[in-house]
Amino acid sequence: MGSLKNEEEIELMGEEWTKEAILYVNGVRKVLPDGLAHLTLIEYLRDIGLTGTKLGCGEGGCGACTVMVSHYDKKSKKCVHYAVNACLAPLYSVEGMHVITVEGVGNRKHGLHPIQESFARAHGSQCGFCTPGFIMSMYALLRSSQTAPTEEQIEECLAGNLCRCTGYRPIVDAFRVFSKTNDAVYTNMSSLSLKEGEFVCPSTGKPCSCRPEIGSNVHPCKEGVACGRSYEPVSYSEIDGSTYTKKELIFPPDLLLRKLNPLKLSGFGGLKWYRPLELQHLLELKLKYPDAKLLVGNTEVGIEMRLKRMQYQVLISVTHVPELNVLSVKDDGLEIGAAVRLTELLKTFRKLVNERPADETSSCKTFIEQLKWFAGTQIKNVASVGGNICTASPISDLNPLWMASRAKFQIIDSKGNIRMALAEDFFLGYRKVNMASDEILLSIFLPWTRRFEFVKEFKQAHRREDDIAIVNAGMRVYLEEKGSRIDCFGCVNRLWWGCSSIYLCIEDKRIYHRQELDAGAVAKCFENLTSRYCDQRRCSWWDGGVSEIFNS
Ligand SMILES: NC(=O)c1ccc[n+]([C@@H]2O[C@H](COP(=O)([O-])OP(=O)(O)OC[C@H]3O[C@@H](n4cnc5c(N)ncnc54)[C@H](O)[C@@H]3O)[C@@H](O)[C@H]2O)c1
Ligand SMILES: O=c1[nH]c(=O)c2nc[nH]c2[nH]1
Repeated sequence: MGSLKNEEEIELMGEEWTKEAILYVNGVRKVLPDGLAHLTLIEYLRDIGLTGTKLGCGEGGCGACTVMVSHYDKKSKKCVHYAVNACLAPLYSVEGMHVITVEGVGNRKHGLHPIQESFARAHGSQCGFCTPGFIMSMYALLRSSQTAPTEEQIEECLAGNLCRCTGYRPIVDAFRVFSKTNDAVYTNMSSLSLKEGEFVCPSTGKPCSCRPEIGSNVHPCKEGVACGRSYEPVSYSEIDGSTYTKKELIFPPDLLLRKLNPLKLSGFGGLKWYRPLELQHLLELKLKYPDAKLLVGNTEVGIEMRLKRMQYQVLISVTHVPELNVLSVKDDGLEIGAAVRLTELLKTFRKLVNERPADETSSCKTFIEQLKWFAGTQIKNVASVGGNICTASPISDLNPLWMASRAKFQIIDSKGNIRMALAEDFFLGYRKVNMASDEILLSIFLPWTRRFEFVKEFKQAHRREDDIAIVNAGMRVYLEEKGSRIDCFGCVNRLWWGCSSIYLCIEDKRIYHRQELDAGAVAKCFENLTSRYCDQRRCSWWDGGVSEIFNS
């Protein structure tokens, strides 16, 4: 009976699945035993005594659990560093990577890291619960930047960190020390338009009217009076890193040389965890386990499992499958692998907007704008394009944009057959998509916009950043000689998806004659649409009917 293979052997065919998992934490090599697939990274870190990383909301919204993850990217041949929420990252998702926690950055015994020192001096910490998360977000930004970041980049990197006592001003002030400075303030006084009686205050570095008394070398600002300050301003120049005696942790050379292996691990309650490295093996697994849950960032599944108590028996992490990670610029558009992370997508869009003719990138611009409000940096660093599409959540910020942009989805079944679906035909209802259980989303094709075609986003939420939309929309205007066309897709809570039609399509509605067209006119048109949309929402949620708004 030697030729008969048991289930386990069949599963192992073709690929050398292994249970050998390792991880570096703050420069120390850790072997991860089998049986921990149910654990998140934060649970593991705190279990091994690294309690600096805090568990706040547990759903990627507050940033108290932020750590930095580094891995070697074979494509770019570089180490990449990024902030992640340890509360959502499954432990095995960081296999073969280096995790740096706040303990690995600096401490009072070995010296505070300049980021920590500046934070303390600027009074950025009160209860201290959120502090490690802020430090790690800033640390990840600095480690991943080739040049000093701009103030805008610093604020962007902190969008996923919440503080409930200090307020953000001292925190931003503390981190501004590390940003690009306007040298003119210090070197070229004449470039400052100083009013009479004003000069550059040595304490604040800004124009002010305070001056030391003649014969006194105590500057009034130092005493906290002249600039209306009630505390001694931070003397940034004192933060020169000289008290930091610890060596900055490098990327472990061991990981540079290490060959990645496909993983087959397990967890509590019989949970199976796979990390295939090839598409073929992913498809085989999907054939064997049609109900298996695919994972990329785990920012949705993690919440389902922990907060909604949903149980999955088989999890397949698809982060390392090359076909799902393509980002390929074609003549007619951009091909985006389903596992491409949103930060990566954002970078690509920014590059394309600079390089390609403006006519072609209206969709790219609108995605850039919407991604600003999508989530904090930690989430965008791990959340995938495909994960957002396949969740098919009615509040998705991006799905209305895929529809408005005429995107097409490439779907592959477990036998390798590929089909295309238009984004607008893919979403069937509340968290329902046009995909069979043996199918997965392979990639997304985003066509370039045509001349006289404009795509625009809309999102209304309780707060601007990092919040779920109450109303969202993706709109497209295409201006033609014979008559212009507006298509609008979106949702209003669940109601939108509960409607028989999930989109509004107003054909042949003339908005402007072509000869009247200019960018301002189109912008005005969008502005009208969105402001009327908001007004309607304020008067009555839905009763008026969105179609009425557009038909009026
Ligand atoms: N937690 C937050 O703060 C936050 C904020 C914004 C967005 N999000 C989430 O980001 C998610 C996207 O990122 P993610 O990568 O973390 O999702 P994920 O790993 O949690 O997967 C989400 C869903 O998509 C499915 N999926 C993923 N890739 C697939 C593929 N190629 N084919 C078929 N199904 C696939 C998964 O099985 C799962 O059902 C969105 O769903 C959204 O809800 C979370
Ligand atoms: O598209 C999305 N946008 C969001 O802000 C969000 N939050 C959770 N899940 C989300 N999905």
